[in-house]
Amino acid sequence: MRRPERVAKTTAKAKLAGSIPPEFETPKKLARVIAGGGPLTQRANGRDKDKETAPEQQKAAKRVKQEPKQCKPAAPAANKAPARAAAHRPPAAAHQQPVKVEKQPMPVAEPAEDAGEVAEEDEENLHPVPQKVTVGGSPVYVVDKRLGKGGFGQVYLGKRLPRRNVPASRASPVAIKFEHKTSKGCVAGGPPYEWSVYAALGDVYGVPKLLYKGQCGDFFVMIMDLLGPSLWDIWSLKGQRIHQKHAACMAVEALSILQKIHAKGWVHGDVKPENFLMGPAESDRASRLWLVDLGLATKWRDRTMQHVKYEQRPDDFRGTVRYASVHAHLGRVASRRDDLESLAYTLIFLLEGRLPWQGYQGENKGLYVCKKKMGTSTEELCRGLHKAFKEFAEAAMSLRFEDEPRYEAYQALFEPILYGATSSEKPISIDPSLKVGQKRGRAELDWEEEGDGTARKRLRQGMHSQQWITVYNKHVVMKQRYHYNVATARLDVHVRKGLTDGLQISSVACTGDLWALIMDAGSGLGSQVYKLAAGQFLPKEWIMEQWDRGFYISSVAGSQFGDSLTVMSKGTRFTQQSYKVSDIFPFEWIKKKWREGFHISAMATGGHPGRQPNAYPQPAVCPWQWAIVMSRTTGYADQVVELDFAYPSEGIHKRWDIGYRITAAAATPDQAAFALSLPRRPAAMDEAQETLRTSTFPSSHVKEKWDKNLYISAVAFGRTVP
Ligand SMILES: Nc1ncnc2c1ncn2[C@@H]1O[C@H](COP(=O)(O)OP(=O)(O)OP(=O)(O)O)[C@@H](O)[C@H]1O
Repeated sequence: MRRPERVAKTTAKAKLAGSIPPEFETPKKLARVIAGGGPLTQRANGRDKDKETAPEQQKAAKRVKQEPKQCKPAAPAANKAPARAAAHRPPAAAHQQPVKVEKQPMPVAEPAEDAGEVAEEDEENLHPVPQKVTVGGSPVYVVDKRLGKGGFGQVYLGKRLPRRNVPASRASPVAIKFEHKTSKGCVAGGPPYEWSVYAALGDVYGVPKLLYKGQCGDFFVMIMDLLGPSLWDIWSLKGQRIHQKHAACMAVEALSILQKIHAKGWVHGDVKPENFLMGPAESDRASRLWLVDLGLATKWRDRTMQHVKYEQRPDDFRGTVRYASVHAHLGRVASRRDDLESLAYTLIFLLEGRLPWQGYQGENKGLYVCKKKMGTSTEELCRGLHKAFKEFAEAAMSLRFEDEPRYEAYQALFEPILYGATSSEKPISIDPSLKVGQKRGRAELDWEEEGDGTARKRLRQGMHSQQWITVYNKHVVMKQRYHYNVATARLDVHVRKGLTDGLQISSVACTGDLWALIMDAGSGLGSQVYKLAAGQFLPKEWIMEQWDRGFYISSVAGSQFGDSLTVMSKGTRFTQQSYKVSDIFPFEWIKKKWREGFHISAMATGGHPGRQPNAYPQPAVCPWQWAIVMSRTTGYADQVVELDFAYPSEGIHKRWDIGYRITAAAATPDQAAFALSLPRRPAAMDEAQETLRTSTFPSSHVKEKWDKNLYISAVAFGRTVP
């Protein structure tokens, strides 16, 4: 089946970066990361399958939050919130280290997976809070019992110091949040980042009022409205499940609060049951809902009222793994859609008692959770629940980066649940301006239409779809030839014939253990060598030998059994090369090489010999490997990576619009990765680029593309949307 995709615009201008010195240095460490340059050879044995020839003269990036342990219901002791994150571990592995300096002062993303109660107690003993506090002209407050603790701060009940003539009972108690000056929430020893967000959002409906702030000894102190139990506490006390009417109330009110926060230009960034608090018990605000913890909030709109720019840093995760949106897992800049996806997970968690991705542990927890989120259909996620929850989840997950959520329409989905509900069935008071539950509203969402008239739902169908992804670039008329479903034994026959005909290998790919080979006369490459290495991904010694002889890796592919096909060429523009093989997409290493002036010049995926690459759900040990080849002097001024669990990705279209073009692609059954590059000289890049995804190799489509002077520039087989 053919799925035409969008053609990239042709007007983009490249922004030029400083030139990279064409030095050739000998690498110091050779742990699968090597440099170098040698002759042709290679064997293979051999039978053809398919082959076509174009007519010769044819027209041409924290914070990671701890999740409360679900097995233990909250202690019945009054005001003791459930244990939350305490210990923040330093980055465990090099690939997880935070890299770039933030544009605005914000806490740094950091992994903190298995925080424990011991660390929580340590923190309390390590930095005991003062017994009395006065900051910013506030009255003196006596610090009473602890109400809660997060990864950054500790919150205590504050009672006003009794004064002569004023009975203590008349002074309202407050909540006092202490953040030690060494806390990760404090920017360079200065006040917590959260303060600046409170300053911007202080008056917003559903956000607690900040009464006073200031420094007291080594602590930054915020004195704010005292609130009551969190939705997590309520869920725990109600037997770890809540009623649908209750959840519908929460949904409507939470949407109202998020709408108001978003209207101020902010995204909350950490929507979860622990951050929704009710008013204090037995007060007139007891049934109101509030959203606390603004420490991860970011702006979705800049000062000029423009939406912030789309960006993806695959290793920059902020939030709480259990409730984070898939976009947050993938390191995409936060936008309004992320809060809504997290709200959908929050509601489903409160109703069902758990989410399907709970229980993963270990270094790649985030990756597995994200894969599971992508692989779980909304049908499965909301089975047995009122359809409003599924429809809301679908709507949230279908939002694009800049889309304005349709809050009122989502609220209306919950109307049928609340219609006629008694006040005891609606334990959360709803924004009076909403009139929810008083009259029946629209229960169906009107979906916007795509250009082809289909509803713009981006459903997670929970099924695997693997397809051929082919990328086409405009090129002057040239001869191009492709072979696919080529058995290892037949590869050499094709390569030799192509070389005899004056063609060079320009791309390679693999599906299962059958190879695809693209050869053409337009690559500008000199002599070539290739190696088919059985059970080796990649053949390190051979690559080093060829580097010594002046060859550079020009294309690479891997089979599901860990065999690899590496093509090395002379006549490339490269002056230095490195490669890395890794179980997870090695974004940290890529960023390091970018800083050294390298760019991705080839990518491949391959199975681990002996593992079952197509097993699903996938085992704890990753069955797939990535091979990333990076080179110096590629002619690119800039490069970005788009990594997704579903292709086509919105990010690719956004990058096309500003002049980037896909220059390398690779995919596993779960993820597709694309390197998009901005040419140093705009004219050097073919102007037009198109992509196709097809369930079989697109042999007939290729000929149509050739008729339009579009030639295959990259090919991969793997994850796409169905
Ligand atoms: N205004 C308040 N009134 C009563 N309790 C509060 C208030 N604010 C916070 N709490 C309690 O303290 C806990 C920690 O607060 P908060 O989430 O602001 O801290 P944090 O260190 O930023 O946490 P996190 O690690 O989630 O970012 C909350 O979950 C809640 O139980």
